[in-house]
Amino acid sequence: MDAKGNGEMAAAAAEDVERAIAGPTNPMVTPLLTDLYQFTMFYAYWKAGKHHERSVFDLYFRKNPFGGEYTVFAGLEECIKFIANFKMTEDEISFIRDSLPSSCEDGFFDYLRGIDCSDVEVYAISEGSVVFPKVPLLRVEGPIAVVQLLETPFLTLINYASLVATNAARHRFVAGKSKMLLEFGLRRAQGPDGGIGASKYCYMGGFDATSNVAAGRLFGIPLRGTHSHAFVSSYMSPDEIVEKSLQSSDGSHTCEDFVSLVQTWLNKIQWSPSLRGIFGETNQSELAAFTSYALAFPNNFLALVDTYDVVRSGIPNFCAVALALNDLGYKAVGIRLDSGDLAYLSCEVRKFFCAVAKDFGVPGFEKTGITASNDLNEETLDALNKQGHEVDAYGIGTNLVTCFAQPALGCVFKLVEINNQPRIKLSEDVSKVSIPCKKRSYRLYGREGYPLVDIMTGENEPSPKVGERILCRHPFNESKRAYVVPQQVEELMKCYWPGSSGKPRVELPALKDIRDRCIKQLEKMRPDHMRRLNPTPYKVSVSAKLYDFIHFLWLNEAPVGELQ
Ligand SMILES: Nc1ncnc2c1ncn2[C@@H]1O[C@H](COP(=O)(O)OP(=O)(O)OP(=O)(O)O)[C@@H](O)[C@H]1O
Ligand SMILES: O=P(O)(O)OC[C@H]1O[C@H](OP(=O)(O)OP(=O)(O)O)[C@H](O)[C@@H]1O
Ligand SMILES: O=C(O)c1cccnc1
Ligand SMILES: [Mg+2]
Repeated sequence: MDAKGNGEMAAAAAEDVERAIAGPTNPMVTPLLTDLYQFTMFYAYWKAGKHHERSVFDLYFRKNPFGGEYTVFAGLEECIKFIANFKMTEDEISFIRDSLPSSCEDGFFDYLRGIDCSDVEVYAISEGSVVFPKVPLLRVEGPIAVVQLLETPFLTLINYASLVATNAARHRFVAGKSKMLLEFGLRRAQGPDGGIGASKYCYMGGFDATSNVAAGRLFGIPLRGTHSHAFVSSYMSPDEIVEKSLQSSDGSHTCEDFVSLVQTWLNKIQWSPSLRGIFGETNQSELAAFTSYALAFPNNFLALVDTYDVVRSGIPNFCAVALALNDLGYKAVGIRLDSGDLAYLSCEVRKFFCAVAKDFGVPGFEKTGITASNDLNEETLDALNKQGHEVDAYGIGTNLVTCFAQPALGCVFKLVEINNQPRIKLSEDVSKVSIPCKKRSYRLYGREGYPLVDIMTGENEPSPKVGERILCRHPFNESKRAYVVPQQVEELMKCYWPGSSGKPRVELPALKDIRDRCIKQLEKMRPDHMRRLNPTPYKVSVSAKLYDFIHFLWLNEAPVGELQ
């Protein structure tokens, strides 16, 4: 019989669960992925016997990116995976020993050997939530020295993730719900981690699929792709195609010469009533490439049509192949445009498809898919919408994944309490003054179901109640305040890592569920917060009690100047 008591068994079970959390996606995310000063401060804390002091840090940003008024919170799962597996190896410890001054005592390095995050608590807003400036995304509590080591990796895991997820959400907002959004950025991303991160967080922010195969495998993101110009220009003529037979979709018969069938259709299109005179000789190497691709993927035929001339070559060639496939019971997926005026060309292409559908009696052909790519961003999507277009799907790379419009989100990690004493960081710039105390935050919803305001309170204040009026104050501007009678109250931070507190831990959701939450939350926002031009700022506030305390502490900490 096992001699362990119930408590011990529960503790062991809890430990097993914690151990079961896999490490971060990127193996470079180790305890050394931090700034040197976190280790020098650690040593100084240790030397002073202060390293155990219980601290509370808030992770938050000060301004929404891309000139917008909302941000999508992303990167939490990777943070939890990091701390769940936080342990320094002998190699890492000896590297730190070599990197610190030789005067550092041996006992410190022995101490490092024992550290982990079992005494750290992390409270966080759910990943994929819409979030706003100043409201803590994470509250991290624990021994000050260890928690400080987490500052840099947490920021590096959250800043880009949230930035690119927000960028994706903004592209989705402009493109509209019905369009297919494909992330094509791997080749242009800031290195492999940037590429993998972009694929994960663009999906979270509302993209439908990625071209990044590794991301598909790691995260189960749907994979999509077309083909490149190189594939088209690699062919010289249809004579190159040796294996010309194609079995019909239902397996009932085989077309022995698919290449000739395509040629026959090209002639028919050329002389059809609606298309006569639109094009003459099309490019034969392009026709060969399309035919060959269709033979390889009769069920997934999608052709890049802009290598030579979209209207005079790419589209007629595509239609010839698509109609030949149609004879055999296959339905072509569509085309991709990668240059030129995408609004104009997409409309011309649609007209061509409609003419084919009508002239040859192929119902549904007019709906053949049109994908557009080439340096797209929010502005070009917006311009296309204004001009009118026929694009069904967008492939977006460079501007999306590099976050070209704004390269960084300024999340920070600030001490708000130590040994139960609230701390404040002052600044000449009011927006940089930190909000002290261990806090709780709530989202208050109004009568129409929209979120009205986020409010931070002291940790022990009673929570706002549905139907009860509460005063919401701007944290720093005395004249800005409002009463709110919430119709719904949502507490924002949940316990994602209980440390030794014994609190229940919220499970990490699947990426698809985080994405669903994100899409749902974005849809729930009042439209004026979401618009691209001069959006209305969402209100972020503090309770009256917290307001008074912030200003009391501010006066206490700020030295009084002396005029001479
Ligand atoms: N209708 C449109 N309105 C606004 N912007 C557009 C429209 N169509 C395309 N664009 C954008 O205009 C830019 C055109 O790119 P660029 O001037 O390099 O020409 P291109 O079409 O790529 O030519 P090529 O590839 O043949 O050199 C791209 O950023 C594209 O997204
Ligand atoms: O334009 P982005 O938004 O970055 O999207 C990805 C681009 O990458 C591919 O070609 P690539 O740019 O490598 O070559 P190309 O410009 O000559 O087509 C593709 O054809 C897209 O144009
Ligand atoms: O599949 C595509 O069409 C693709 C993939 C990556 C970059 N550009 C295009
Ligand atoms: Mg390009």
